[in-house]
Amino acid sequence: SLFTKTPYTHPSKPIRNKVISQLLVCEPAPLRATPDPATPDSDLKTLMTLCDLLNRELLVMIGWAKHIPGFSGLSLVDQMALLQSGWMETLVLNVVWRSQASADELQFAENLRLSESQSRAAGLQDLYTALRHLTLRYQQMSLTQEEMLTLKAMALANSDAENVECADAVQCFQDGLHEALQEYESAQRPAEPHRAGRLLMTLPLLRQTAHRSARCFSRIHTQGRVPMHKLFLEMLDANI
Ligand SMILES: CC(=O)c1ccc(Oc2ccc(O)c(C(C)(C)C)c2)cc1
Repeated sequence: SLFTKTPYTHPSKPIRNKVISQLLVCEPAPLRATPDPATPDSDLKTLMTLCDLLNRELLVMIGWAKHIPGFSGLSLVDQMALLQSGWMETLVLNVVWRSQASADELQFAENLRLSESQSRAAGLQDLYTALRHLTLRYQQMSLTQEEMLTLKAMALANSDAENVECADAVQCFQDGLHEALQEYESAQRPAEPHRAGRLLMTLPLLRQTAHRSARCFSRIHTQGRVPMHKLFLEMLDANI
């Protein structure tokens, strides 16, 4: 069509990689936190604002996944299985990416940053520690946006869902993303032959960070102080 959406690429770095340029185009705009103006500021309000943000992120992520090259080719059962097992890792990468510019804060949204002390006050010290550890890992590697987008799609594709119907189709989906990462890294100058492998070797830490985050949510849910959205609880149960 006349109005094909071409991704914005920095003039010096033309993206020839079809998969990565598609991921750039379908990356959703970051969401803003929407604290309830009628509720007085408190640690509980912080938690409720974060819960609301997470719930909206979940809905946006489900729409985003459909645009990942290869995802829509999977059966609906397998699409749901990957989302139920990989959603947390995908959202963790979003927050870790937004926090790359910060030395000691977590940037959950452009208008919601938490320091270590604010995290602790809200009962999120474990979450803060886990997310900051992963953030530091990627800061040390100077992760690029293209690499983050590819890792996010890989986290979903490689989420080791138990009840996958067609393992071959999921493997093919994974291979397409792996190929895109290899192609992207091979095109970088100066060449870093180990970079693609180093990025894949951060995935175990991403998996661990997602599980630490889920444990934090379960503890808060058990305390019963924070109302949690139905979709979030369903997705959380799918992981626990
Ligand atoms: C239920 C509850 O207690 C809770 C606590 C913190 C929270 O903050 C978050 C907001 C967005 C978001 O994407 C993430 C992760 C990156 C950890 C998924 C956490 C969300 C829910």
